[in-house]
Amino acid sequence: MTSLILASASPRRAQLLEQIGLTFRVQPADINESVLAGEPAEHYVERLARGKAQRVASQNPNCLVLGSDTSVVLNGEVLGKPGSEAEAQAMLLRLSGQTHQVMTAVALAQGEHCQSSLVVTNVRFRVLSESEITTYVASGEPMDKAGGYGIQGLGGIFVSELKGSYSAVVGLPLQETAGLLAEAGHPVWHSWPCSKESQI
Ligand SMILES: Cc1cn([C@H]2C[C@H](O)[C@@H](COP(=O)(O)OP(=O)(O)OP(=O)(O)O)O2)c(=O)[nH]c1=O
Repeated sequence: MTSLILASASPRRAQLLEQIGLTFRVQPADINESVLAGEPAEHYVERLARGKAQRVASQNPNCLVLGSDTSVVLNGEVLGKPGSEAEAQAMLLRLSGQTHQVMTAVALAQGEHCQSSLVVTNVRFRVLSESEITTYVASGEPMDKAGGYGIQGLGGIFVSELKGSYSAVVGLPLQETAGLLAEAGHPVWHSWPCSKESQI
């Protein structure tokens, strides 16, 4: 089977791929992540996922390459990873008591070909106090995460409702990823052992 590369520096994405039994190597993609003037969030997220996959595919023409992007979107505005603790504090204050969208796109590239899928999940935060936001920011958890929180970590206690894909919020929508891989002739169950029972 064609070898698989994950074009990402995100440890969460690697963990999610490992969770479904895939064998792959990691080669992060270095691309410009600026939002274009007037660009809709959906377009931005899918463009970045495709850009990451295509950059690494161009360097590895015989491999399948997965790229992904996750952004938090509040009232149409893209909130990326906070650049400072003050920015993280301000982002979390804006998310407090509100519903936002987590948009994650996954792209699979090989040679010149690229297929992608966008997943939008609605996440509601309960009202957060300024002091708990300060304590949370001091934990360091928000700094490498879109919107300044991690649902899989301490940030999970802020979430009062979720409609959509949990794995997409963490960084990689597993159902859509498996679907793209199957279409490309790389079904995930090929790498599964006969019995996974003993490992769960
Ligand atoms: C909302 C949310 C995001 N995140 C993470 C997933 C992504 O790693 C990160 C969003 O930034 P991305 O730019 O999508 O990814 P990245 O810079 O970490 O890695 P790469 O571009 O090399 O693939 O935020 C969580 O871990 N938990 C969450 O609840």
